[in-house]
Amino acid sequence: METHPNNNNNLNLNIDNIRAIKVLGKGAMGTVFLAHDIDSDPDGNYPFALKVVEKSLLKTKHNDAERRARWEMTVLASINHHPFLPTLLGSFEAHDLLGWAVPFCSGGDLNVLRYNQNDAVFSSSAIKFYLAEIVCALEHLHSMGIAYRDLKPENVLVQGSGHVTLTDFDLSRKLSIRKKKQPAVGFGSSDSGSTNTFREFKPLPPTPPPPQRRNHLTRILTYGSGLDSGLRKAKSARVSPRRASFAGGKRSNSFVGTEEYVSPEVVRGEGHEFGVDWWALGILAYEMLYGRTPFKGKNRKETFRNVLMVRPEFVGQRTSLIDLIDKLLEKDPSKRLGHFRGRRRLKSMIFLEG
Ligand SMILES: Nc1ncnc2c1ncn2[C@@H]1O[C@H](COP(=O)(O)OP(=O)(O)OP(=O)(O)O)[C@@H](O)[C@H]1O
Repeated sequence: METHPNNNNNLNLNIDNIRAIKVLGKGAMGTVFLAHDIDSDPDGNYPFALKVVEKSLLKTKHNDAERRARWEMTVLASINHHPFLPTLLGSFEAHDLLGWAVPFCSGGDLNVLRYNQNDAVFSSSAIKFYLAEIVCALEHLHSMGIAYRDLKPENVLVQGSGHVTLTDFDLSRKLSIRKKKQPAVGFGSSDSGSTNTFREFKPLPPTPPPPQRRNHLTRILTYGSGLDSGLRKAKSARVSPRRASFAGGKRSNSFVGTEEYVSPEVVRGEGHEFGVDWWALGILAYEMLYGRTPFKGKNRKETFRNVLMVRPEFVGQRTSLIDLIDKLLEKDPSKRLGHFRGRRRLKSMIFLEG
């Protein structure tokens, strides 16, 4: 996508100037529009993806929903131009809505893309290409102290250029990586009982809610307008966050993620760290290779049992990719590929072997 020449990070968007072109998708938290700014871009040559959440709906969903939406914006605002992570182009807050703009990814997501392949699976070289880019994105988030915690094909968007962009940061979590005693902060600060301080994070400029009146976006969300393609995010029941005891510091004990992607340490409620993302990367790679996830059971209980007890089944000849997936799906997070210095090994397995 071409970026508007005047776009800087953290622009305050004027809600009255935004025009929605179509609905790109709907998630649990909000609606994502393809939109443009009629003032700076009257012809819509530089459209962007605009995520809009209705505050009233947030309140009915989950106590933490509004904080999660704001946390997502905070994370986006903190990402300083990375090729495989979204840049926050601007944000707004109205009395009823909260919204933010990120670059539009015209290639769909990895789940949709997979279904468009022969037999709904990718070639090994395509998988390695996507894994390499996702590893770069995860490494960057981890270097910021953020565990992503929601890696799955639906959250890997494809840019017009074919490169990936991770999306959906509301379940992500800031983990303290250096000072062990510092409590974890993030949307899940309720887990820690601490106040959010987002120290390394650039706080978003507060935007006073304008007086109550209906704007273009509110009208669309309330009455519909033919822009809605009826799209709703496919599959993947999310496991809702539930409280667990807080271990403090660098591990997070909240129980989050998407059933088939949840790691053994999360199922056990032992507390987890960045390794959950490497586990999820293994599941994602497995799904791209075989067209199914490795531990899916008849129900959640069976899935979790499989996650804890069952070794993944690898059909066919042992290849370097299968070896890589096997090492990512190591149940013990301290032995999992990607753990601490193992990250170099992970990268060399992906980058150097073709
Ligand atoms: N930058 C983008 N470019 C194109 N489409 C996008 C973009 N961001 C989001 N979408 C579309 O909107 C859908 C919903 O977005 P997103 O996952 O951010 O919403 P959500 O409400 O957080 O979802 P969830 O149910 O996972 O919480 C995505 O699956 C995707 O189809």
